[in-house]
Amino acid sequence: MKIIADMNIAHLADFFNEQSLGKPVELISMVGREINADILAEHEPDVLLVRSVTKVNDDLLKDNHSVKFVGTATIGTDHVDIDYLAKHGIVFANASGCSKHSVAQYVIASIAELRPDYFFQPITLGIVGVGNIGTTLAQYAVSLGWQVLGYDPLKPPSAVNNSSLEKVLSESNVISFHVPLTYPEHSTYPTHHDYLMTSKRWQQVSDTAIIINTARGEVLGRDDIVANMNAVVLDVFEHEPTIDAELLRCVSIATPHIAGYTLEGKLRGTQIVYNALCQFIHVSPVVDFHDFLPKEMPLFHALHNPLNDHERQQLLKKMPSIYDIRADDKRLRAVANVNGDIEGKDFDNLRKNYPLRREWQSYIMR
Ligand SMILES: NC(=O)C1=CN([C@@H]2O[C@H](COP(=O)(O)OP(=O)(O)OC[C@H]3O[C@@H](n4cnc5c(N)ncnc54)[C@H](O)[C@@H]3O)[C@@H](O)[C@H]2O)C=CC1
Ligand SMILES: O=C(O)C(=O)[C@H](O)COP(=O)(O)O
Repeated sequence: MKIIADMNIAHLADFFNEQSLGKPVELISMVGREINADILAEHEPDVLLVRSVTKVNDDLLKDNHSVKFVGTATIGTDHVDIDYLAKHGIVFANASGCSKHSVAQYVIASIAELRPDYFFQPITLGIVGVGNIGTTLAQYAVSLGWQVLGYDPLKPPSAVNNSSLEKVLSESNVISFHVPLTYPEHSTYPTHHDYLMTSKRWQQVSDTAIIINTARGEVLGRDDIVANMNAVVLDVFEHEPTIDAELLRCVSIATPHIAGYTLEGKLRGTQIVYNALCQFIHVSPVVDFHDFLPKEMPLFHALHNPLNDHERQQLLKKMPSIYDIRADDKRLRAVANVNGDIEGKDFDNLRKNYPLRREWQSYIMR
């Protein structure tokens, strides 16, 4: 079996080898942005494994007849033309939910950095998109004693999917976006900023609200962010991987699309795609990502619900050693060029060499 894969997929060779797949494997790993139609023509792989930077569409696949399985070790699928794959009988898998804790924790860390006082107040957290990440974030928020206003028109009403968009925008102290990037061709509720968070909708947001976007850059318009007064946290950018100087200046915390980059988040991504490939080729999975985690750190200790005051203090105090989000922001700003812009190669380089952090459930009560 010949596999072409993005070299940034965690533990690639540990998951995709002869022993783990029960047949001879040729694994060709390369830079995700360099996987193109010529590469496919040269190698004729059976399997294509990508992350979010490889566009998997008609341009890539129209002259190819070898690829039978495409896996993306990411949650987001906006880089993949899923309809095209289905139409051409190519099996597809994404890594749904793999980094839901990592992203939710990034959001909590960013609030702790900007407004530590919010850890001791019954603030309102607005969540746009109450799927895997939104729901996980809502659980953390409830643990912190916060009120949650969630908006998700594609899900039935629930304790967290409990609000109109207008109410989320006008009544929240913090608004966090957790929607997929969609356009009218694919969704009745498209999320590109021309449709969901339009310039008009920004006017409903209080100037004091913090806006957080870890979803996709195009969900918030670059010009709206610059034109409004809000404190904004961005892990994703409209013109990613480049960021212009003016936008960077307007953003309170800026990070290079690493909200999901924990060891656990990345390994779970690989595991889910590996399991899907095993299912496709009818072999039982034999690799378990837990084998690659440092043994002394247990995962998923339950948060007390709600945290008591001492636990909140502890969490806040330990936050910089658990996840120092400001350090990520500084590393990004440090690579700005003479004009103050971040160039794509530097953005990508920070991601490639990101010092993987740990999910922090296990740290909290220590
Ligand atoms: N920055 C990062 O490192 C990461 C970013 N992501 C992004 O986060 C997104 C969300 O991830 P999950 O929560 O795991 O996905 P999910 O699919 O579990 O949840 C997304 C939710 O958004 C809702 N939704 C869709 N259109 C909407 C609209 N117009 N208004 C409100 N809600 C809407 C859906 O009904 C769904 O419940 C991914 O699609 C991906 O783009 C995911 C992982 C890491
Ligand atoms: O899972 C997603 O969706 C993401 O946004 C990924 O964490 C992005 O990581 P890369 O695929 O770009 O490495």
